[in-house]
Amino acid sequence: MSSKINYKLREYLRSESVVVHKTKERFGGLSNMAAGFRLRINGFIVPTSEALYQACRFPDLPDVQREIIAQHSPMTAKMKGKPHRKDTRSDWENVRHKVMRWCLRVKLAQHYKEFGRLLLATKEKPIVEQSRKDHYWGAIPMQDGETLMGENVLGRLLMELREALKNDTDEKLRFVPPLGIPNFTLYGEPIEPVGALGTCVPGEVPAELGEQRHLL
Ligand SMILES: Nc1nc(O)c(N)c(N[C@@H]2O[C@H](COP(=O)(O)O)[C@@H](O)[C@H]2O)n1
Repeated sequence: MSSKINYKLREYLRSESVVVHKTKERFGGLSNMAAGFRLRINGFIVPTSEALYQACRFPDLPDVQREIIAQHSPMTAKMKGKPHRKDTRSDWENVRHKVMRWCLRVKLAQHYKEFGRLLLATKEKPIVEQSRKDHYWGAIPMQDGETLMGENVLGRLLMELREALKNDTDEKLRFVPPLGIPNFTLYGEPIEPVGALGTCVPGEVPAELGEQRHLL
């Protein structure tokens, strides 16, 4: 996928696709709503890729970012941003797919084996995020029960990442450079390059950051 997104509705056949719907299902880990894929950005633990994505809406509201990232439930993290949506970064419509691509890359870099295995297990199949009403990120089931229709941007970003992973013999995807967009910040600081998750030992947490960190 180029850095520009091709906005058009696509049709997918359920029987030929990997449909990501419930997080407890076999491919549920591909969803941003899946638990078990904690991330670390600038030294701060972010419980889910959903929380990371939602926090990126609000670079100018570090307290809202903190509230979003404090939620262990990805759905609650999404909801915490809702009352502040009028203060979403002004270029969000143009950058949100790039932010999502970056979030997925971070998830892979920091869960290279587990998330990578899941991605590769989809083989050559279309990956489709099933949604009830969001035909931008996902695709909506039609009445025939077999067809899903939507732009499926999330599914397409996952397929793009899967193809990159197939060629990642030197494991370059374990590293993610910062996204080249203005004001790409967390808690007022520029987001730094991302590498492996590592572990965060309570005794090693600088005191001034301790309150905001969720420890692994
Ligand atoms: N409301 C809701 N319920 C679900 O079960 C979902 N999977 C999603 N979709 C996810 O929401 C994120 C996009 O959020 P915005 O609508 O752009 O704020 C993205 O991670 C979708 O996968 N939403």
